Amino acid sequence: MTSERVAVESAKGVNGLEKIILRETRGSSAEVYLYGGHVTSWKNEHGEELLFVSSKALFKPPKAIRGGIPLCFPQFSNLGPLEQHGFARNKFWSIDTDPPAFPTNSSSKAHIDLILKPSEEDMKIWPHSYEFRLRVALGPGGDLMLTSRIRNTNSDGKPFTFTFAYHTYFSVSDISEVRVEGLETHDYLDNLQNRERFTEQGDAITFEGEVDKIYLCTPTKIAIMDHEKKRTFVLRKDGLPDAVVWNPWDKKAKAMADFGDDEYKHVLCVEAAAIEKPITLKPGEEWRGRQELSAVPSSYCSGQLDPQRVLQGS
Ligand SMILES: O=P(O)(O)OC[C@H]1O[C@H](O)[C@H](O)[C@@H](O)[C@@H]1O
Repeated sequence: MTSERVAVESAKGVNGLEKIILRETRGSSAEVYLYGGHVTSWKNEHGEELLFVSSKALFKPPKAIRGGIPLCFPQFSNLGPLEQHGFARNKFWSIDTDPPAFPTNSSSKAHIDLILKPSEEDMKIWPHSYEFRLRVALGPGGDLMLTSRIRNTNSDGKPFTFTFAYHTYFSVSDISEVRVEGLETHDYLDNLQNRERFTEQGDAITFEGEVDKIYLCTPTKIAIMDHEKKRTFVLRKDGLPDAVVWNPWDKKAKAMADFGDDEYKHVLCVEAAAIEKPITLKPGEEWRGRQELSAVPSSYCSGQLDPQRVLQGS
């Protein structure tokens, strides 16, 4: 059947890197590069791009792709001895042709299973054996669902510990028109102030300058409201208590070679994460972390949208 044939397609992406294209029958789509297991595109049924990828993104190993959804594993940021954000985002992943059964009975045909296992070289850097399985799926309404399953396959009986984030770059019309709901009153570690702990005040988060915060013990649902676009992103998460909010603003943007000087105006990173309490797995144990994104039209300016309903509704 035609719809089945086009639901999942393999293609060459930028610089000949292999990518998988997912398409839902109503027109939404997503793209995943095997390099990094990295989602680089998520479009709604009107073909509008919902993720930000820098016009200066390199698509050249070993640099991670600037934008989309990099996977931070086994280390978030520089919180440990490994390279910034760990190595999963700059490894070549494989297609997992025979993934173990998924408990979530998703009816979507538009999904792909990827797997990352360490090479002998990798084990010199992080001496652990693991299987990292990633499922990327598009729901019938265009929702983008990412499920990570990480298993300790060490044969030496040793546990391992990691931190993790889905480093999602949302495309926004104008950062100064964006507000984030669901994180207010929560504690955060401010990466711009030696990771000192503060409590967020106020109704919602708005943006007037650089921000780099790790919100702790956050709710399972966060809303990112783009007033100008009249669009609300809803991020739902499971197994990921923390949420990073990052925008480099003008000075840091200029300092990044793979990021346009003015692009900070059109992006906001909100990252479902497990950072404050690292995950420890014994051999044979598996951890699961899930992030589900949807984009819904909103008319916040005309008062039609009740943010509480967005956050509390199903
Ligand atoms: O430049 P990258 O290594 O991709 O990191 C980009 C950003 O990622 C996270 O959001 C961190 O909290 C930031 O401190 C960091 O600058």
